[in-house]
Amino acid sequence: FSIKGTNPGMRCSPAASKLLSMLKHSKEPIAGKAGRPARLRFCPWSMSSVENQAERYLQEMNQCRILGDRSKTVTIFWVEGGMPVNYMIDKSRTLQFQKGQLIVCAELGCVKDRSFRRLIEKVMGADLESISFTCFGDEEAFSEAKRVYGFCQRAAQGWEREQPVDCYKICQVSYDENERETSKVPGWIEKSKVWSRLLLTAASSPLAGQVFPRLPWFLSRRLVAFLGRLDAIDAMRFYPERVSSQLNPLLGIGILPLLSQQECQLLIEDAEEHGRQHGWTTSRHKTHATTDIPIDRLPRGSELWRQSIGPRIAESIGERFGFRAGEVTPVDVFLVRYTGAGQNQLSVHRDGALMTFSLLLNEASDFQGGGTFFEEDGLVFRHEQGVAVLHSGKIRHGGYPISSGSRYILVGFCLVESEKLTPLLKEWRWGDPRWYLSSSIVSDEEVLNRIYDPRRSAAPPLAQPADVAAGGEEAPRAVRGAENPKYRQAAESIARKVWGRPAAAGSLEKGENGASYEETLGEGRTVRCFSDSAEGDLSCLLLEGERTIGHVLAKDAGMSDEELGETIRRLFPGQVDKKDTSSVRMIGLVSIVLDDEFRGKGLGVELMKTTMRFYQLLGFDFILLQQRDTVLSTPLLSSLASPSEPPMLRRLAVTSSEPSRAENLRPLGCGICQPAEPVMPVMPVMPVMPVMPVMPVMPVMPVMPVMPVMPVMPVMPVMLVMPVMPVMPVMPVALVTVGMMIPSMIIG
Ligand SMILES: O=C(O)CCC(=O)C(=O)O
Ligand SMILES: [Fe+2]
Repeated sequence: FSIKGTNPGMRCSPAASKLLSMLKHSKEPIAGKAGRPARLRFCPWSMSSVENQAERYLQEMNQCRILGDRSKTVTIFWVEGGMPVNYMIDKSRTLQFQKGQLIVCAELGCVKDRSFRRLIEKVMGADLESISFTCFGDEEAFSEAKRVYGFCQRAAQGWEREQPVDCYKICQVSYDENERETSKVPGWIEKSKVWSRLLLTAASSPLAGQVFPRLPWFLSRRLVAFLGRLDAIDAMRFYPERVSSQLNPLLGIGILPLLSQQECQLLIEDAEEHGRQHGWTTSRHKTHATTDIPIDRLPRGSELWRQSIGPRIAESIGERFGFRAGEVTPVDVFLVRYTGAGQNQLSVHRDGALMTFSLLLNEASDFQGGGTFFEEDGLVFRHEQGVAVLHSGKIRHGGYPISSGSRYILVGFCLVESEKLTPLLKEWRWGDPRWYLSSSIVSDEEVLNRIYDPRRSAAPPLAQPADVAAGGEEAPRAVRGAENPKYRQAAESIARKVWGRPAAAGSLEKGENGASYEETLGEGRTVRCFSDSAEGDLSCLLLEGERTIGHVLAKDAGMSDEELGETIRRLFPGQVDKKDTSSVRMIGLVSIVLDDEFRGKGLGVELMKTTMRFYQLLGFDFILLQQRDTVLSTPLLSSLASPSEPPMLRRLAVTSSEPSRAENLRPLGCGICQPAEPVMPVMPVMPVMPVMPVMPVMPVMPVMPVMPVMPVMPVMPVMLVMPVMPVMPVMPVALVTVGMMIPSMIIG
């Protein structure tokens, strides 16, 4: 697995040549202890945590076979081609090292990427004694590696240096669908680009800290990264950042309980049956391929998808991330199987499509490890069976390795057509900057803030109830994107349906279309609640006079009684009798929004409390609050849970973005319903995109937006259950999901 370099005389930029020469002549202690793989020890920061992580990771990767000649390899740096830098560095630390060779690490999926091949071609020009190609993975990965290895050899033979120009002649090889070589065309590559890109990726190597030996290691390292980043930003052709991250819902992650156990089971059985007859596909995606079966090949599964899952997913993604109905189109939906013995993980990546869902189909106890890993948050979402994680595919994520058992998920990539998205998005999906888009060189924020801009669309016109009653035109009103006018419009339209029947304050009025309820809060404010009996939707409007100043919208999640019964039993184990759940209804509370000027006045809590009372009057006694907004949680939940208040709900489950909130509520009598394992990130975050707080030596600094990465609001689902407080003996049961949609929503 070793190829000799062919052009030892090649020149490169001074920084790159320094780096490479150091790599070749490193005097760093690289000897390994007997019986254990050696690790490079020139990484002065948090090395022990790296080691611990690496150790654990390797244990989890117990199926991973390291192919190639380990005794002769040295890991120098990872050349990235839309690939998971962090994972690979982690893995490569556990190999044995020797100086003088360049190793290019690849793993299943990555090696098929043509841009990776091109990078290898570039790397082949380096002034190196040899290049090793090491493959991590199973049989399939090995055969891929062999193909690429063959490719490398050919590329090496085809590589020439053209003097004295600033370009290198390379051999561009084209491939057909089956990765067979179809043509070989000599091409040219700019020397500067090669090296800056190499530098860019080299920055993730601790060795980059020694490229400028007169500088402290951390400055040297940052300088290397900085130089590389200059090129990356330039090559990305990104627009300037469009939007503040606070307003960008695409940076959030949504959780959606969606399928019953039976539906999940049906999908798995269908897939296994199909797999037995026709096999599982393993290379449908050019990079980061999963072991999967497209949903349309499953007879029962495709029916279920068409009838119920598809529309519900598309609608939920639209609602959760602020797109209109019909703007979200799932284009590639497939059932994925991870097994301890086969493909057991999916390395970190960005998907091609803008939006992605991944829905767990089997029980979480069927496998060890696993989950959807979000790199910047450093969190692994280990959700329940039937629950989907909704997120932008442009948030770097991966399938956390499982160490045993099987993990089945339904994954779907969705395209979105919306005026809120840059017209360049299509090009980004298919075009040249893909390499950068997929790498961690640019942060999730940097990518998404350029893709999405809520200001691109005018807010849909909102009707004030008075206008409608008077038969007037709906008056357009300027509403900030974060207020998600769509939900208000939906909430108001439910209200309008039932509007003719205003309830006497404090009492529930039932009518043909639904029920209504009203509470007066004082200072000319009321909360009016409506339920639409035909659609099963609920809305609560906080009004000042006739003006809507806040709202809650709850939607029926469309589960059958039986399915919801199952879900409730799962969420509240041992608390619900089978026959209790015959009239269970599922409500998804999708939005709680207060207008800006009314925030911080306790009105959010009032709105929520009235909403809860409304549910109670309607006969619901189970509520699941999926609370992502940390600002709201404590005051609201304390007041809902307070023993001094009349019991509002028999059972309340809460997911909070902060585990400490669970602790706050413990004294109030909440018990843990569904403890979500706090999970360590796969890797400590290797600052591939370096934070450069102190770089006085660099005059260009202010130009580059190299900023500390603003953490995406972490979501650590912690669920609490209120103690059972019987209000009425026989009650229908409702599960209310509160998804805080907009990061800037602040209530109470
Ligand atoms: O395993 C997971 O949860 C992630 C799957 C994924 O990211 C993909 O298939 O693109
Ligand atoms: Fe993905």
